[in-house]
Amino acid sequence: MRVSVVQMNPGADKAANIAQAERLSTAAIEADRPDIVALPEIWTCLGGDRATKLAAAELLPEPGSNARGGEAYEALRAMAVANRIHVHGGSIGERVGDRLRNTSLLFAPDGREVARYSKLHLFDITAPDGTGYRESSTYDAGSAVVTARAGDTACGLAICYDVRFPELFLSLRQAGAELIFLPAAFTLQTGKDHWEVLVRARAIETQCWIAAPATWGQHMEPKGPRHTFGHSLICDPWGHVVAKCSDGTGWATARIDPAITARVRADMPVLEHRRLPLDHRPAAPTA
Ligand SMILES: O=C(O)CNC(=O)[C@H](CS)NC(=O)CCC(=O)C(=O)O
Repeated sequence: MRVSVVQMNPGADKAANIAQAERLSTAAIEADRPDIVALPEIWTCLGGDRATKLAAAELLPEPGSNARGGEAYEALRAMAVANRIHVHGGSIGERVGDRLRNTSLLFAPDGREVARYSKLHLFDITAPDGTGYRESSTYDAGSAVVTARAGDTACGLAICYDVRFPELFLSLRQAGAELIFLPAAFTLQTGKDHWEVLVRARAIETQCWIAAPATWGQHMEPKGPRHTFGHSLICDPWGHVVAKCSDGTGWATARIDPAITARVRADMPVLEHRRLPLDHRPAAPTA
């Protein structure tokens, strides 16, 4: 199975972002014939003020209802059907009342939505250059760990800042995941030091493939430009980077080979070697 990760430079104009996603995905599909195309985090609207983000967000159809969704939802579904491939739609703003969730969607080649995951860990931090981020002022966190099947491949879902929480990735592996999607809009400041190290670490310790499509470049925000790191990549279960995007928009493709997954897991059975439960809390040292 072949997976393409698409690297985008979205702005605040949702229609232009959808056109960009369609153009880059079509180019990737024509060049590399992937079975799955994956987009970055919040590719529908990066930058812009809160009202713009709210306006770009979409009400999602009831799961399993087959009702029509918003423009981005239907564009992703159409991309899957037209090309008879799976489409992992990175993430989009999901409207829930006057709040948002940062939500991933996976579509099957027949256009059925087969997975929906809302980002668990919200980016409320101060970057090394002093820039503050407060994702929780706009978004609510999800509450569920999500896996789904894409053809023969068991997939796990995570988003961006989630990459810093290994217990999520371990629970995806324990639920059977072989390939984990990690759409991102990593900041330039944190990305240059942490992005590739974190993605490779999660691949190595879970022995999963990780497909990590990211936004790249400058995005205009009300307080000034924001830069995201790009470097979209695909890791194999040994932690090798097997495909990677350069600067600019584009895509990268890799073949997901289940024989590699099986060999890595058989030769180094770390899951069987685990001694501590995921929620292990040791006692503090006493004097
Ligand atoms: O806010 C939006 O519209 C789209 N969402 C994002 O850009 C999110 C939340 S601000 N970005 C991250 O999680 C970056 C994580 C990161 O860079 C790190 O972990 O170092």
